[in-house]
Amino acid sequence: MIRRGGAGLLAAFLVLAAVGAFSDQLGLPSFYLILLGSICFWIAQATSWNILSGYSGYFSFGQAAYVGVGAYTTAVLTGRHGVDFFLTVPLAALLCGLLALGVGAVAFRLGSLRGEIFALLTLAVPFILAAFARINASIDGGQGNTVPIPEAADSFGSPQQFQYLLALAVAAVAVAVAYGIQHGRTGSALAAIRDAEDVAEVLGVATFRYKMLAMLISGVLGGVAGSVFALQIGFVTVESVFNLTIPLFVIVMAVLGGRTHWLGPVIGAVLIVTLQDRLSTYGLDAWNSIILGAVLAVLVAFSPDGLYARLRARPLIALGTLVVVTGVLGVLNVWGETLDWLVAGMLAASLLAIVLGSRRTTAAPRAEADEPAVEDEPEVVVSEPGERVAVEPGKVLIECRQVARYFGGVHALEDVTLDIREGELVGLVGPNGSGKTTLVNLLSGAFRPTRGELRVDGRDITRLAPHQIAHVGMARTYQIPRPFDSMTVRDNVAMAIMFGREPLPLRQARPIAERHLATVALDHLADAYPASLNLHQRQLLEMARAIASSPKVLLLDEALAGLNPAEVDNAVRVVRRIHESGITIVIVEHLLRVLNQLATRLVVLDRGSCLADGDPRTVLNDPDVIRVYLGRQAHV
Ligand SMILES: Nc1ncnc2c1ncn2[C@@H]1O[C@H](COP(=O)(O)OP(=O)(O)OP(=O)(O)O)[C@@H](O)[C@H]1O
Repeated sequence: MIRRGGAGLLAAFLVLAAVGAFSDQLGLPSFYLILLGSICFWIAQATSWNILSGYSGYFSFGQAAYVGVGAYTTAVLTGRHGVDFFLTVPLAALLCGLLALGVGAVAFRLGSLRGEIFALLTLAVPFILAAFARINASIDGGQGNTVPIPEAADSFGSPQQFQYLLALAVAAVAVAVAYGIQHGRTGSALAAIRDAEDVAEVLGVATFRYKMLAMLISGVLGGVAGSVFALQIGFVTVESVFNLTIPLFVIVMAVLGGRTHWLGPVIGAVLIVTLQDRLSTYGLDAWNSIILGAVLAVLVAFSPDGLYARLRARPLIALGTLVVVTGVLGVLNVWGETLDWLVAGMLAASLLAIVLGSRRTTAAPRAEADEPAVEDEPEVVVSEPGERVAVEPGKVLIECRQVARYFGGVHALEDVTLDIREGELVGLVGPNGSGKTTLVNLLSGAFRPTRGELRVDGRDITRLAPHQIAHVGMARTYQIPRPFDSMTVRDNVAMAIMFGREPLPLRQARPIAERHLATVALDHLADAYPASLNLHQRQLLEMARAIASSPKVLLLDEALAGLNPAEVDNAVRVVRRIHESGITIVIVEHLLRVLNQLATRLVVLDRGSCLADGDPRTVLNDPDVIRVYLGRQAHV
């Protein structure tokens, strides 16, 4: 079934293709075709950038590398070696795809680079390639390359028509790909990576694979658009295609339009290119950079989400402003021409949208500040889809064998040997710095042990990535809740189902997510965004998300920290309910009252080693435990 956005995209493409094909009959000056072709080029580039940087949050400054490699592949092969243009396009795609994978492998595998380091790495790539092209006479050698018009262009009315239709086709493919990604599993994975990458990994998202996929798609689209760009400009020089204003432009376009939506770069490219064109027409080229910089500054300050969200919140006002301003200027006809009026209309609509703001956060149902979340006992839903598989009672689920973890000279864990059996609810206690969180991090794969072996349900997880450990059946929560902020409460939980042990598409995952939310009594907030939840509700959301992945073992890392007594009681009921449903639980907690109520067994860590292990009453009365950790409280 084709969605409304997809149908609109197809219709827009057909109309624009018809405009190009029948431009003579429509009396459209070739200048308009060149402008439309330029818009299409920038749409393709901004979309290519957005698939990596907007969707996954990895900010790249290397877009010029794809433009340059794509353009030079076509320019050198067609201009110097007489290769057919259409053969050079897939080659440009291949080279840029390989380049993207190479950069991705360095950034994500060798270095796990993020933030500004990733940006700097990507910035270095076009620098190196530009210098290489400049000194290499077989590529450029400072001469530049003329790109001949291919013979196929003769079957179109004019070279401009041919170039425009090609650029339109590439832009349409790029936007369609971005649309498909956003509405599919890859889009959800990339959004989760953008919001909280390590949480996504722990929930089962193979983050490296998805980042590489985004890199590859971005590179291929950028390269193909670069190849067609060579034809559009006709003469390729290092300055024209490896220009460092290219990444600046695509960033401004995507940020202006909105980085999290496929339409964002399209909106941004249309606005920026037409605005630039008008400035050039009036001899104001020098103002280009000033205006671009100012737009970026205003956006960062007032509309970081971009125009799409703003326009979507008030589509009629935006459309009305566009029509009225354009119409009034046209009727008055005291200044400019049609394009000027249209650009003025678009600018007015955009400004108004920014001033009026977006309603997204206020539209979400607000969480009530200290509402106790669980009143009655909802049905427990922990093993959807399907029923929990019955396993032999009491079998060992977690095996830690002489596990050690060092951070430089700090021995966070030393020779910890521990078995946790199915059905247990183990309280993990110990003074600050005794290694509790480190053990949780080792079991969930955030860290690897320095020494020793970890097994879950018989499977050695010592060398597994966190998403693989999640698929073995391990889930965890964080002491400080870490929801995916750009997703609703419902979709936060649905993510765990989509990438869990029994993956489902988003549409099927959502209703199941609601049932998990009911388990923790958060179903009334399914449409809210995490920002509107209080701490207790965020902790409950963490639990709902964790159980949604159908785990065998749930690690709760201080899930009750910072809660008031009523909230703690409520959370205890939820934890007990989850446990009763058949999930083995390891809970790190400082509150002995809670562990007395909940735990079937206590494990005490002290300076990285196991000090005591047994039933709560015996452990709490152990003189060693009292001495190192509990003091007088143990007698309470
Ligand atoms: N990423 C890290 N880098 C360096 N040292 C670390 C790291 N993580 C933990 N440590 C050190 O390892 C030791 C154990 O820390 P850990 O957080 O596991 O203790 P904890 O028992 O969970 O403490 P708390 O109850 O305060 O959360 C501490 O000395 C801590 O400083």
